[in-house]
Amino acid sequence: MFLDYDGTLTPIVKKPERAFMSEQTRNAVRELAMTFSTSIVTGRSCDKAKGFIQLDELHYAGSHGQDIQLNDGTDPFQPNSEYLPVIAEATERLKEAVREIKGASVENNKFCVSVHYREVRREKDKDLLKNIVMRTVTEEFPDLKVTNGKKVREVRPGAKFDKGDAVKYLLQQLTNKHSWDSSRILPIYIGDDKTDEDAFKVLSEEGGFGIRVCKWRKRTAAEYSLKNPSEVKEFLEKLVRWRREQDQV
Ligand SMILES: O=P(O)(O)OC[C@H]1O[C@H](O[C@H]2O[C@H](CO)[C@@H](O)[C@H](O)[C@H]2O)[C@H](O)[C@@H](O)[C@@H]1O
Repeated sequence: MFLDYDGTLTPIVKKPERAFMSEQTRNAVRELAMTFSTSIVTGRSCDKAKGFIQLDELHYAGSHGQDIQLNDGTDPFQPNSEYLPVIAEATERLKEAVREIKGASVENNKFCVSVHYREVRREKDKDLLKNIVMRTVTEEFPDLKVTNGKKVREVRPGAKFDKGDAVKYLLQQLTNKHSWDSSRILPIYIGDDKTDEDAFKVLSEEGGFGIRVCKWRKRTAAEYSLKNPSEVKEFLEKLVRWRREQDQV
């Protein structure tokens, strides 16, 4: 199982630092991880995701998959580690560049930077922020790129490594480690945002399926949908119940 965090396990809230997961969802994810191998694939840094989720049973792929930490304590896989200094520099530069925009905030996620505008009220300030981010990255940090999320601009390494690549890597590592028969694996990925689409595409190629969390129909590579994090929690609980019933047969 592969699970995104924000908007999937927790509802979207105004302040990123307050995206806490409910105790019920934590229990559901704990039970899930005891039943199926479970990984979190998130835009947050691994440290932040672990801080919110607080479950050691999980594997974590933070910073949009660029920091992969298995639950066995082996060294993390960080394919874009050479970008760390430039990301740190870009974080400081972007903080300075959007300082005057009321409601803007900049979040360092180790291998990427999120520039948030959810709390920016005026449309012209939102446009200003988007332009500043694009201009700063293009002119001052040509090795980085900008992608869009939910009321956020994500500044990431230019080299390609996305959530889809992270899912491929995790599937390969876990299959080898547990000597799984790959024809008997059914990978499932649940996510709510554009960056999750890279993972949905990989899931189809790998014989699994994606579930997009969205209130209304969206153009997506996912085969199925759930309406909100509360439906996600129910789905995870049902999956665990189903597996346990199968084991009793
Ligand atoms: O891959 P994810 O786990 O979905 O992370 C994507 C980004 O999520 C967070 O931002 C989003 O959620 C915030 C809290 O609900 C919300 O305030 C913000 O507007 C959303 O864009 C997180 O703060 C980012 O760093 C992640 O990249």
